[in-house]
Amino acid sequence: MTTVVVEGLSKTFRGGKRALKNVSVSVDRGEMVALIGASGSGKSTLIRHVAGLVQADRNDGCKVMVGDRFVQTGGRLTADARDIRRDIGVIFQQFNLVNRLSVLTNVLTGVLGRIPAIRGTLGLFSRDEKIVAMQALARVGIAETARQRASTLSGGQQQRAAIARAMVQGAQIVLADEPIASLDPASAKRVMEALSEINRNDGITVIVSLHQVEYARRYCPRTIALRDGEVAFDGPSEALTHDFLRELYGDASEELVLPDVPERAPRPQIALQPAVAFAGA
Ligand SMILES: Nc1ncnc2c1ncn2[C@@H]1O[C@H](COP(=O)(O)OP(=O)(O)OP(=O)(O)O)[C@@H](O)[C@H]1O
Repeated sequence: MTTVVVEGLSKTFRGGKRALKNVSVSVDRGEMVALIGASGSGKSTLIRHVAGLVQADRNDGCKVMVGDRFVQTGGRLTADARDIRRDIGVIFQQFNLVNRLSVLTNVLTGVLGRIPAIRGTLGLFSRDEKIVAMQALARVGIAETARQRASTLSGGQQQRAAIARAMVQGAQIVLADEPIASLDPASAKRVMEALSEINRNDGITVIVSLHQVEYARRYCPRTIALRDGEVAFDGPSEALTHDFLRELYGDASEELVLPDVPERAPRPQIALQPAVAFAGA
């Protein structure tokens, strides 16, 4: 079953920058998909459209669906968008948590969309909700930090707390926008493992934008690559080759390419072309 459908999505920012050009992709429920591309290729913009945080260019053919509901159509957010956002956990590169609150309270904010506003405002979380939040923290390996202020966590721990919050939220889909961009390799690995774990064990669909191609290959069976606002590749991550990545990243490619990426692999099954086939469309 398809979880995310994007069709004919174009985005032109004020000032005339065309960040996305007629992008169409779809992601099936339970997939873990990497979104890669050079800086400025449109990864964040695409994620923000799926999350309903940005409106596309006005165009009747444009639609963004999550589950079986429209987040936006024709460049306008739908009345459902707000409701749909409850099913989406969004994790950014940083600033995911409220620094002055405890880690546990941050994780508990995941339930805010589902409890009476007054309880949320007063921070009156039930014992069961706290247990669920503690279990989520344990699953991402940072239960011992529950009482600490969020500001005292390392970057990687903060990202894992944000993943725990998405779990408590009951998110069906997690959109992670460069969650490991500023982390050391050990922390990055733990964050990717936490995302992978909720994907495998809870069936949560994960779309994660990454600068580090090696993590896409290691954790995500499928990769979508953007180049200058267009889909340049959509296929198995193992089909990514040095040649393609060099072309995709230009001058920055040497830092990004994994040593174990084949110099010249068999041609990807779906790939390296402006018009791309979409799995599950
Ligand atoms: N609010 C905005 N106003 C104007 N231009 C924007 C805005 N947001 C993004 N852009 C431009 O749109 C293009 C795509 O940006 P986006 O952030 O989606 O790229 P990205 O692939 O996520 O890049 P990075 O990897 O550096 O985060 C860039 O040229 C960027 O400068």
